[in-house]
Amino acid sequence: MTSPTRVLVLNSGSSSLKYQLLDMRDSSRLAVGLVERIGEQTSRVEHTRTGGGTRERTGPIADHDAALKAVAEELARDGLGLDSPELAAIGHRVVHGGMFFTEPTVVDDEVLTEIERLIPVAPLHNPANLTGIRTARALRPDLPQVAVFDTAFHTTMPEPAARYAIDPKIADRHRIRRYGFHGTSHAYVSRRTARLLGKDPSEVNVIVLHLGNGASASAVEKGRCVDTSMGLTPLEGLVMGTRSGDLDPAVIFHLARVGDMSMDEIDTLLNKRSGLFGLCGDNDMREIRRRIDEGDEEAALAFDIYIHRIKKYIGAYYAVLGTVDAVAFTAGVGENAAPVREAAVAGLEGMGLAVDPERNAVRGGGPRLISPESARVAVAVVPTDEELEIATQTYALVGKNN
Ligand SMILES: Nc1ncnc2c1ncn2[C@@H]1O[C@H](COP(=O)(O)OP(=O)(O)O)[C@@H](O)[C@H]1O
Ligand SMILES: CC(=O)OP(=O)(O)O
Ligand SMILES: [Mg+2]
Repeated sequence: MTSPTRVLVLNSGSSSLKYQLLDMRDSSRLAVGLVERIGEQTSRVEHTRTGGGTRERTGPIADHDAALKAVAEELARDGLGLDSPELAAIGHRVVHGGMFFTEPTVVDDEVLTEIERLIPVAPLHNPANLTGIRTARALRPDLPQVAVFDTAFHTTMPEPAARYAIDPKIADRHRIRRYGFHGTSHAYVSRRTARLLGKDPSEVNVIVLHLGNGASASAVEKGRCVDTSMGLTPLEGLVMGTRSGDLDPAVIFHLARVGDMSMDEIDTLLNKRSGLFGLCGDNDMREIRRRIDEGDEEAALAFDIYIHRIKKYIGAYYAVLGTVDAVAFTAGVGENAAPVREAAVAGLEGMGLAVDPERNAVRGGGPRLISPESARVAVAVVPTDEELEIATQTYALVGKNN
């Protein structure tokens, strides 16, 4: 029999499970889908068989275990079930890999224990990732399960960027340092940006702005990450959909002492009820733009705070890199929200950065330049593809072990 060539990729978020089944002979997608609002009464499964239409169903799905079983059922209905002998491996996005995991890793009991140990520093993400792996393993115990870590790409960060200015003995005891996240996306997008410029990744410096629901920036020097905006947890850095990003740590003491809030309440406030949502009640950039167009001042201020933070990080990473060849926008907001790109770069002409309005207005499509022809620094929209990157790394690892 020929070797199996398919990889199922699972990306478990705190309340969602996104998946793709790829054939690695040509990296084509056989099926894609998502389960959203897991744990609520109104969970929804959307499943698309490439070339075969989309099915949708709603109804309560209690947890990530039930979600993955629903996905397995949908795949089976299309003759693509997890029992298929053509499946080579399952690749899992794991958000926190600490300093332990610098590479994609075949999951065994020890790996699971380590991912579990990191739950306190990724409470929204690692538990869902673990459930995904455990359920997938139970469904296909014979199949390699590969963990691809969000933190891996950032393990090249030099110590001055990775360390907080606190007592190193305390930091080391509690493994407190800046890990960074969305690494699979930053790696893919920085490489793809180099290609767009007709260069090898080792020849260019790129600032990547991953602006999704979670958001982070990174400084990539000649293909290696030298700084990124998320830290110990995915809370630091940019303003996000529901997360505050950077703030004075004393805000937390103040809320505890003066605001009479518990640690759990503050955690929930900063992770789930802050960012764009906390500022204006909406975390979807489409809705925020619609409100701004109607003259809503609260939404306009939220937008301006969001942009101000991005601008600060562009400046910071320009200084970290010294010379910059490209700034790349990616993820849901970065790929789709032209006003965000325009505003983030506005006024930075002195740094060689500008956006051409006509190019910026183009919707959809692949990687593209949005800076004017004469610009010193390229500004680009480069759609991320975390699933393809996870599948590629998974398949490469499994192929090597076979
Ligand atoms: N057409 C659009 N215009 C503006 N913003 C968009 C558009 N489509 C998606 N978004 C934004 O992208 C966000 C989702 O980004 P995504 O990268 O898919 O996030 P995640 O992977 O964290 O779920 C949405 O919350 C919304 O703010
Ligand atoms: C790490 C992180 O923030 O991930 P997401 O954007 O998927 O929430
Ligand atoms: Mg994402």
